[in-house]
Amino acid sequence: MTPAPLIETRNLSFRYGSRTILHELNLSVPAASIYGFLGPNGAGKSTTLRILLGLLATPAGTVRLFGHDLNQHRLPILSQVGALIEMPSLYDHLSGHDNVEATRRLRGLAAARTAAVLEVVGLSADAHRPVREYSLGMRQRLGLALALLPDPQLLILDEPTNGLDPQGIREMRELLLRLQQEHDKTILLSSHLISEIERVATHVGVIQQGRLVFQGSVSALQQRQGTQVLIDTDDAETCRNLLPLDLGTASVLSAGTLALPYQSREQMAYLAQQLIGAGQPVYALRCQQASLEQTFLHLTENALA
Ligand SMILES: Nc1ncnc2c1ncn2[C@@H]1O[C@H](COP(=O)(O)OP(=O)(O)OP(=O)(O)O)[C@@H](O)[C@H]1O
Repeated sequence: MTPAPLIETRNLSFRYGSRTILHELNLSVPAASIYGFLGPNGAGKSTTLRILLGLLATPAGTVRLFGHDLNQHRLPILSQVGALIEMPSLYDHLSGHDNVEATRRLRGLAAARTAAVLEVVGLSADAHRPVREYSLGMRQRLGLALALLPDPQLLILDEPTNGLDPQGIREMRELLLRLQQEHDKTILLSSHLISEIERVATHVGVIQQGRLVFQGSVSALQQRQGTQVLIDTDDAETCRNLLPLDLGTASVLSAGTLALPYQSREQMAYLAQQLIGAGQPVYALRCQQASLEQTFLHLTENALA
């Protein structure tokens, strides 16, 4: 039997005033997964995460965490969830250690937790430096240490790599993998960049204008787009407008490269014929497996149409 998802929403909708922000979302986050919740800015990621954390008023639809209805079992559920949803609020003049210690005492947790969470997030060596000397990546990891204090089963992180440099992104990625693999955490994290999560996520949900346009494993996302035909030409935008629609939806990859879903050899011959017939040069016509990035862009562009 497949274990119940750790997070499950059914027909989750949400409005701000008369504006519908979320449209009947059916999210399913498997236990022990790293679920990348992806979508362009304004798609509704933060709103969804806030609902899952009980921070926004009861929406339409149901939200179940650990198999229980969030509205009916709010406190026991939320005691099992650690979150990082904005820049963590830290005392800059205190050390990393003292920041964690202050929160630990406030929550009445065991003294050993402070050193334990600093170790997990890789800040033991810098624990006694004042936080004002920390890089953005270190601050994010300290925020994560605070979220880990009660040893929650589930972590909900809103754009944890936003604004980080490549090293900060790599450190956060390694930390998330460790948390999942060595500490058995389930992690739901949002991002607007697939490149930031493709190497950590086991599962992906793609949201566009409040609608879930894809949900499944990373490999299912990879396979979704399948093979593409790439055309090298002078002006990809002009070529796109010239192509008949029955050849499939073309996307402009760069000023001189156009991509279309591969259909058949005949499609490729027809493509070349159409473009050359319209006076456009065709420097190369090749097939390749679509990248995750292209699949993601294609999904969100199509949903906009
Ligand atoms: N307090 C609010 N009142 C009215 N509309 C809001 C409010 N907060 C967010 N919105 C709108 O809801 C939509 C979804 O916002 P949300 O922050 O959930 O998106 P997001 O996917 O997290 O994007 P971003 O990465 O830009 O934060 C946006 O159109 C936003 O303008």
